[in-house]
Amino acid sequence: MYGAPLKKHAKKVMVLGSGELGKEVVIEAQRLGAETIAVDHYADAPAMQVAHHAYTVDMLHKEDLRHLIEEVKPDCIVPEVEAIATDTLVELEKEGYHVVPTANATKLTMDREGIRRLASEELGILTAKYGFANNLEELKEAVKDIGTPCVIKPVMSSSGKGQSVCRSMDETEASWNEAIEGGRGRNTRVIVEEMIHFDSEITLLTVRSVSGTSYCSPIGHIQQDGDYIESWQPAYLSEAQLKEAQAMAKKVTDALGGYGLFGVELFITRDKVYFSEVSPRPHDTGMVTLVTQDLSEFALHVRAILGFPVPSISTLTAGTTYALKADHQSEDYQVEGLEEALSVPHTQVRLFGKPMTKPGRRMGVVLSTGETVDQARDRSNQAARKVNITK
Ligand SMILES: Nc1ncnc2c1ncn2[C@@H]1O[C@H](COP(=O)(O)OP(=O)(O)OP(=O)(O)O)[C@@H](O)[C@H]1O
Ligand SMILES: NCC(=O)N[C@@H]1O[C@H](COP(=O)([O-])[O-])[C@@H](O)[C@H]1O
Ligand SMILES: [Mg+2]
Repeated sequence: MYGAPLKKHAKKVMVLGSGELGKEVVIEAQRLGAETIAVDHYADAPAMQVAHHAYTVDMLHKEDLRHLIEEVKPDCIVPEVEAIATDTLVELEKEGYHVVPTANATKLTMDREGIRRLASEELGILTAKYGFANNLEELKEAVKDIGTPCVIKPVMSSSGKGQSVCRSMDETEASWNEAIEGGRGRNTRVIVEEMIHFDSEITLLTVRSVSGTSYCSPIGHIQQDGDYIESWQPAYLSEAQLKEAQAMAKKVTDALGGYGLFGVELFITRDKVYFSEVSPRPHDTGMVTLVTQDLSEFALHVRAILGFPVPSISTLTAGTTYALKADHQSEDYQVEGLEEALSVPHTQVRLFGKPMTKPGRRMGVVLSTGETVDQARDRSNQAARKVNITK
C-alpha cells in the first residue's frame, strides 16, 4: 500500500534502480521538494535507505512494473539501471507518464545493438567496427570479420559483466561462455567489437534541459575487466578533440531526446574520437562531480528532469574517485581503516550501504580533490589502500 503523500503539491519522483547513483538522485530530488520512491529487485538497496517510500519489485517483470507504477502514479519515472522492462515504459509513456529522459532512450540504451546501430548507422558517428552473433558458429564468423583482438560482450549487460577480450580464434568459445554467463536475463546475443587501442577514455556528461544542452568538463577513467576503478576531472583533451567529443555527444543526446543528464562514453586516440556507449542517466565515473563541480551530475539530472534551468556548470577544482570493491561474498561485512583513510587531506569516503558484498561489487568510493589531478589521485589512491572490506 502506498503511504500518504508528504505534500499535496510535491512531485512524485520514482527511481527504478536504487544503487549508489539512485541514492544521490533521491537526495537531490528531495532537496528540490520532491517526494521520492525507490524501487529495486532487492530490499534495503542504497536509495531505499533515504527515499520516502521503497518497493522491492522485479523491474524486468512487465506486469509487476506496470502494477506498481499505476498504484503510485509518479510524476517522473527515473530509470537508474538498464535492467528494466523498457517496453512497458514505452507503453506507459504513450499513456501519459513521464519517463526520463524518454522511454525510447531507455529502450535503445538497454541493448547495445539499439544504441550502436543508432549511433553508427543512423547518425554516422564513428564507432569501433562491430558485428552480432546468436550462437558460437555466428560468433566465429563475426570474429573472423572483425579480426583479433576484439571485445565480446552480451548485448544486455553492464559494468563489464560477461565481457571479455578475444585474442585469437581459439578463444571464441571461452568468450561465448563468459558472455552467456554474464548476460542479463536469458538473452544470448552478443556484440563483437574491434578493439580500440585508445590513448584515453572519457565520459562526457551532457545535460539536456530547458536551458539547452550543456557539458561538464571531461572525466577520464580507468576500467578493469570492464568496470571502473578510478575516475578524474578534468581530463585533458585538445581543443579539437573536445569540439569533436561535444559534437558527437550533441548528436547522440538529441537523437535520444528528453531532459536529463547523459554519460557519453568516448575513446580518444591521437587523431580520432570514437563513440562507445551512452547512459541516459548519471554515470558511475561521474561520481567525481560530487566534489569537483558546483552542481553534481545528480543535481544536474534532477534539475533537468524537473524542468528547472541549468544556466551554468562550473568545475571548481581537480578531483578523483577510487572505487572500493569487495572481493568476497558476505551479508555481515565490515569496513575497516576509515580513520586512516580519512586522515588523508581533502578526501572523503562514501559507503553506499549495500546489504551484502559479492566479489567485485562496488561498496563505496573515495573522493579527493587537489590542486592538480595528480595530487588528487595520489590522495584517493592512498586513502583507498587503507580501506579494507572484511567478512
Ligand atoms: N571496443 C573496445 N575497445 C577497447 N576497449 C573497450 C572496447 N569496448 C569496451 N572496452 C573497455 O571496456 C570498458 C567497458 O565496456 P562498456 O562500457 O561497453 O561496458 P559496460 O558493461 O556497458 O560498462 P558500464 O555499464 O560500466 O558503462 C570500456 O570502458 C573500455 O575500457
Ligand atoms: N555501471 C553502472 C553502475 O555503476 N550502476 C550503479 O550500480 C548499481 C548496481 O550495483 P550492484 O550491482 O552492486 O547492485 C546501480 O543501481 C547503479 O547505481
Ligand atoms: Mg561503459
